[in-house]
Amino acid sequence: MSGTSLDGIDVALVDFRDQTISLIAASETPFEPELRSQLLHLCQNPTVELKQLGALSVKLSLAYAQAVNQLLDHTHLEPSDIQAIGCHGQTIFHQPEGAWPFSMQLINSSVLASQCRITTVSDFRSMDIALGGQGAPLVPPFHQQLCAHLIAKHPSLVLLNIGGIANVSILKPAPLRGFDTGPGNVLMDSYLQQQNGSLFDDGGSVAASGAVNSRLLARFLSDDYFAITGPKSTGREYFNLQWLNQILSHFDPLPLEDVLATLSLFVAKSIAATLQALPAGQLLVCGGGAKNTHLLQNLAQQLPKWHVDITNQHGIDADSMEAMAFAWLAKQCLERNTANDPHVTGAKQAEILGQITQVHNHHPTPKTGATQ
Ligand SMILES: Nc1ncnc2c1ncn2[C@@H]1O[C@H](COP(=O)(O)OP(=O)(O)OP(=O)(O)O)[C@@H](O)[C@H]1O
Ligand SMILES: CC(=O)N[C@H]1[C@@H]2OC[C@@H](O2)[C@@H](O)[C@@H]1O[C@H](C)C(=O)O
Repeated sequence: MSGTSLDGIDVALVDFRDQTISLIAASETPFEPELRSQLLHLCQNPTVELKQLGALSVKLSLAYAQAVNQLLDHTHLEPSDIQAIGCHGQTIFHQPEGAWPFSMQLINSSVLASQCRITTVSDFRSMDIALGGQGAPLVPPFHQQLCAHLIAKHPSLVLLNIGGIANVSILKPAPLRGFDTGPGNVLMDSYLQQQNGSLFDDGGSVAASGAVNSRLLARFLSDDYFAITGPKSTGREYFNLQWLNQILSHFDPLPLEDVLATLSLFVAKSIAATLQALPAGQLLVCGGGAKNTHLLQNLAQQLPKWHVDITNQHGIDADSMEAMAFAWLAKQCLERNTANDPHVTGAKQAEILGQITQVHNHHPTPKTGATQ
């Protein structure tokens, strides 16, 4: 998995035997700075040259392959021990609505499959979009299986991923729902990078040292995206530096700390607003934003009656959740099971998701699944 934050590649080695979902090993490999800046440039300039697009998909896929092969080395496993790689690819443009809906994840699955000698499943979003869905989020049915044992314990059970974009899976009350609540870290990361070159606000300490500007906060929250009820999804194409700077241009210059403090509360409020109609229950947080202490404090304050925990407190690695989900999605594809939930994405029907790329002499045995 490599997500909208563009921070790097998460690999999870997952065992699905005996009806369980067990994380055997995981790794996080930061992108080389040059690859990261090329990917970021592509996301920000979707009219890029075809030659660059093709070359970058190969370069990225070689980085994916290296990350997988390193994890196999560490775990002393052979390609033949692995049933499949499920690889999301890098979202470079997500446009699930309009005349020509599509979501493009950069990957050259042949490069990845041939470099690893492992069957690779990719392109998980296109079928859902072809059926009128958002193509995202895809993780809710996986969250439902992974957290089945927790569902009976609470009046509400919600999983929250705070990556570049934040998304929720409402596992209880039924039916299963899920959508992107709006920006997660993307605006805080981008603004900080623009202002002082840091990649992210470690622990949320910069935001914690600032003062919230309530007029700016109200302006952020007035964006039309927050009035839409699900199914809905969003991305960097919409919530980006341009969006933020356009709003800031209507304000007198503010200290960096105050902008960060206001963005942090904005993210917390935009998430909490989507849960207000539910009975108070358990909120489980995963994704890199789970390490932002200040953001989590804001969130807990917005949801005073809820138990807000990080998934690790319930035995689920917050950093590997999305990568595990793509192992599960690959398994669903290979077993010819449907994987999207029409209640979540808005697709006309549930379907089999993903494209399979096979290599000669690789006979998948139903042992383990690896993903990135
Ligand atoms: N120690 C930390 N303190 C604060 N924030 C952190 C910390 N570590 C990671 N983050 C945030 O988490 C982000 C990465 O999160 P994650 O890897 O879950 O995102 P992603 O998977 O790329 O995004 P998405 O889920 O939208 O696809 C970083 O860009 C940063 O903003
Ligand atoms: C288009 C796209 O890449 N969407 C991502 C993004 O990152 C978080 C959020 O926005 C989520 O909707 C989705 O990823 C997860 C893995 C999903 O599909 O469930």
